[in-house]
Amino acid sequence: MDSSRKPLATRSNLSRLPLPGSRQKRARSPEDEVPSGGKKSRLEVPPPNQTTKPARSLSSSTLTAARNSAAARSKLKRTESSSSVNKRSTAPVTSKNLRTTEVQKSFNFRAPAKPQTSMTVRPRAPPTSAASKAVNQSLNATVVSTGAPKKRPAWDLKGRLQDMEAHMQRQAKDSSSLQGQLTQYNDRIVQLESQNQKLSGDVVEKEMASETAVKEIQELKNKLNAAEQEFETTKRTLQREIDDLQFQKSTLDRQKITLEGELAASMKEISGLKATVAEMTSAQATVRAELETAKLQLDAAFKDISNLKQTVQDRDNTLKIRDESIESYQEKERNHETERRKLHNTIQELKGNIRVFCRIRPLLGDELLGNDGVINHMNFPDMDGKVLEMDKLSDMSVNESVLNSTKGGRAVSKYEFSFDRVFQPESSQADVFEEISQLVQSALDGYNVCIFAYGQTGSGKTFTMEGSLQSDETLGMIPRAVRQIFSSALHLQQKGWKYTFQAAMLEIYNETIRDLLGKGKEEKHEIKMCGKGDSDVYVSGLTVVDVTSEDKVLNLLRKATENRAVAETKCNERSSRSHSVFQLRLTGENSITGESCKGILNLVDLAGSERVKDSGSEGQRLIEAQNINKSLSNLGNVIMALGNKDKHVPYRNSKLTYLLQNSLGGNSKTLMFVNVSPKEECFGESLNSLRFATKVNQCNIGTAQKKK
Ligand SMILES: Nc1ncnc2c1ncn2[C@@H]1O[C@H](COP(=O)(O)OP(=O)(O)OP(=O)(O)O)[C@@H](O)[C@H]1O
Repeated sequence: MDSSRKPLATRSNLSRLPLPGSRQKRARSPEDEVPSGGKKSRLEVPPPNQTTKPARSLSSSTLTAARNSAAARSKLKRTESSSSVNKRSTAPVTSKNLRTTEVQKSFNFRAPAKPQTSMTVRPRAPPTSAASKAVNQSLNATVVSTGAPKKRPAWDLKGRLQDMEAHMQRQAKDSSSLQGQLTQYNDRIVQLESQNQKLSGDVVEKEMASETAVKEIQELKNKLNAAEQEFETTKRTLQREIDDLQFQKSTLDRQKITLEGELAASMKEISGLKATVAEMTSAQATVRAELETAKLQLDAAFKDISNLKQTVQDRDNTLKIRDESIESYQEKERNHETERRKLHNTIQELKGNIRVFCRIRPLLGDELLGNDGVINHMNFPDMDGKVLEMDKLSDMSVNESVLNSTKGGRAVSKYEFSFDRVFQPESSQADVFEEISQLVQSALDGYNVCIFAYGQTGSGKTFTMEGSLQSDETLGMIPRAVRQIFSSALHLQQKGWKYTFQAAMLEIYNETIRDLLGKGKEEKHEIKMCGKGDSDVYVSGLTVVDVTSEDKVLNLLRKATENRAVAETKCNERSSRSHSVFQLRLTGENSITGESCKGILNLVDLAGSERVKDSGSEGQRLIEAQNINKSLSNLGNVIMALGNKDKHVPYRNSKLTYLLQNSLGGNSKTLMFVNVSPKEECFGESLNSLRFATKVNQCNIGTAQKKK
């Protein structure tokens, strides 16, 4: 048997037929269905028991088969149409294909004879026409396929009929066989239709799913488009952001470089700071330790403070007791002060109410050239500084008590004068003031004090009384007295004393009073008496200034000096020709003791005492001389009268004594400086001054009375 032949389909073979959708496509290739013209194809030969049937039995069975085949085909057609949806599917074998294959297989006529022989069949037309057509084809096929019997001649009708009957018989046999197969096919078709329906449902579902999927795809496409647009937008945005970021990056890179530089510097600084911090930490630790120590000390101090508080309390009590004691002592001191004043006054009385100090000025300038700057005619023999010895060569006509001696072979006349104090040329202003300070103090105690300087011109009166205001050392008695008064007044405040001071300055020139603190306006001033029993003296129209400090008084002194200088330009040597008087009135009250006092301090720079020869003087100089002589001699007369206890004291004979009447006499304390020039040629004038001073010094002008 030829291996290329295949048996007809059996049930088992059918079951192996490819199902719709199976990939056994080759079973229905066009080559199988429609053999190409001229080509030979192998014909499937049925098994030997089914091979041939006589052509006579063809009629009914073949028709039935044909009908069934047609029904199957129409059914298949429907199935095809219902399955057309699957046409797009490429892989599975369709039912039409299946049917065609099956029908073709069913209706293929096979050569009954010599089945083992391979036959070449001509191509057949598809089984789509009627049964007759099929018969014809079958016949043709038989004729062709049998091949073996040669074509009977046309005349051999009998033979041909026999062939046909034989063929029909075979066909009948085949028909019954086909009937069974057809049933199987129908079952199979039903089964397939069922599957087809199921598949159709699946297809519908899948179509729906597909539509849904399409919709979803469309939606997804839309979304995709939207997403793409969004993506584009986002991309552009991101691109811009990237650009921005790149710009920022480049900026940041630059900043980074800068910052790295700064960082390096900062690191350096930080390292420095770290070192500093380390130092400070160390210092802090030290400070902490110190604080701890301090805290301990503080605690100890608090304890001490509490102890001290107790101590303070105790001391407060003690102080209270002491305060009481102090109050008591102060009371005693006040009493002592009062007592001191009494004693002071007593001492002053014992010393004499009028005292005389002699002061010799040093040689100055050219005066130092002669005698090598040595004062030969003056000696200071005693240790107490109270005696002045004047030496006069014998050829000089002096009639005073003379201690005869010789000096350089020449007879020397010695004149000795004793005073309360003799100040040698080298004595300072401070030395002099020390001796008069007690007297100045008396003014604060309520006494009238009069200190005047007497002497010839150029002997040092102004220097002694005013001094030079340029330096502290050269300050004279007036500024020093003022300083002491203000200082003492301040000190006495603690003892309840409160003082007020009034200052005035005037000059008496040619018996005319001139206000040295005035505004320069010439005004006539008269000396008048006032107060209880006309006990007080005052000058009409005189400028009186309330002074509260030393400086203010010094300013007044400067002003007075200026006023004198202006006047001096009008009259040469006027200062030498006039008496100048500085007057300070002191008023004190003690709020504790109720005491009060009033004192006047008169500091007088007298006119030059040199005697002008009446015969040689004339005019203004004569008038000056006469007035000076008059006032100075009247001063001497007053002092003498006081000393003689005369009932009448000629105060009013001169302006000077009239002005000083309350400061000369029983109610006052008087001190006279007799200033002496060291010049030898002034010997005579010096003697006159010393004689006048001696007279004054010998006077006892009575007991000073404290003014109340
Ligand atoms: N103790 C002294 N030390 C130094 N210089 C003195 C002293 N005394 C006086 N003088 C100086 O001698 C000169 C004359 O003195 P001052 O003017 O005081 O004399 P005076 O007696 O006031 O004369 P006048 O009557 O003309 O005013 C001045 O230059 C003065 O400075």
